[in-house]
Amino acid sequence: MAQNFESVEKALAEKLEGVQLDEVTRILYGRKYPSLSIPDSATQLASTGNFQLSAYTISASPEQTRAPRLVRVAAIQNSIVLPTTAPINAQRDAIHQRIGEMIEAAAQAGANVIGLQEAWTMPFAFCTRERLPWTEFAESALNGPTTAFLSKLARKHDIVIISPILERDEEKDDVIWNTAVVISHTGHVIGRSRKNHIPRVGDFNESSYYMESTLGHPVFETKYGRIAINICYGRHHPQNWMMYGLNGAEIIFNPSATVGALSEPLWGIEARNAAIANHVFTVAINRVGTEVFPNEFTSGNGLPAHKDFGHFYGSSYIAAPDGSRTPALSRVQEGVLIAELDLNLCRQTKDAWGFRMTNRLDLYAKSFTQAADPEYRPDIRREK
Ligand SMILES: NC(=O)NCCC(=O)O
Repeated sequence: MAQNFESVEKALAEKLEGVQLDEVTRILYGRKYPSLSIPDSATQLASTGNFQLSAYTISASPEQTRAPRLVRVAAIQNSIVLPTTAPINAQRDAIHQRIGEMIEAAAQAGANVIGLQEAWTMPFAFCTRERLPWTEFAESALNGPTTAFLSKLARKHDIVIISPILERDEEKDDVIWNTAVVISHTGHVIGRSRKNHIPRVGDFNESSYYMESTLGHPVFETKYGRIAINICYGRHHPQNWMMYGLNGAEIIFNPSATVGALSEPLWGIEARNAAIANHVFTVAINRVGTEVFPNEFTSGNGLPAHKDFGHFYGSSYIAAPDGSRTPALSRVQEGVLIAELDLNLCRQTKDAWGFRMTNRLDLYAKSFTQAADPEYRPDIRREK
């Protein structure tokens, strides 16, 4: 895997032009979104901060009885700033400062809702299976330093922020969770959603640290629309997306941490398919860069012990209910991706395709109940 390969979109644009490029783009990405005009001040911040800033408009058809419901969503993908050997507070503070700059650029570009990547305040250290010092990154969702930091920015810029952190539930047994905190434009915490599906694959040894959520599929009513969060590995589970959709989500964020060797060919498919199947917008956000840890760890595959997790390939993107999607952010650089969505597209696509109407929930409710019984055997008919 080439770690300096920038993006599929750049490779296509370098080799194709004119009608060929337009047709390949249409077939692979759906309709081409116009760029969204953003103030020079935002572009300037991206340039001095050395991060990518891309912005698109995802329109819906005009309606006679409803005004457009325009929301600017921003996805931020970042790298860790200090080496993983630096003191924990210094590592977290440096990432705070970096994300502060990126949020400032997103806010100047008019973002209303900002989504950050999974466990954004820390290296993805779960590969190591070591507890200290990594568990020291866990903090209270309600009054930890990260929520305090973001609450101020949310209030200042009138924005909603989705903040996926390693949570320490200090009010309940000190248990650790993988949590997304939803911070309102007022600066208050509206609530939290936790990771429903915990991976047991490759170096994703997260099950050594936290368990599956018991909170179900909460949807958060915000000033800018109804929002849900399907954390990382949950994107492989169509029912997880579906339940957020059934609970009324219009935008589902998928904060992730995933590496090229494991999941890159799946990445562009899963959140996009979820947008199509559930008539929602999806925002897939992956961290970027290679993180190196002080001690070697093994992967249970016979290969030599190693100190890094592999390359986190970024490539964050936004998909719309009609199946179109934005180009991805870079595979190698930090970035802010902004899209102005017209949420009316959710209902318009619902009416056009009718997947909600035709989803046969009653049929599957019965089938799932049966299939969930350990005594159930697959219904395979054979020639006698
Ligand atoms: N963070 C996380 O759940 N990663 C698992 C690997 C994947 O789902 O691609």
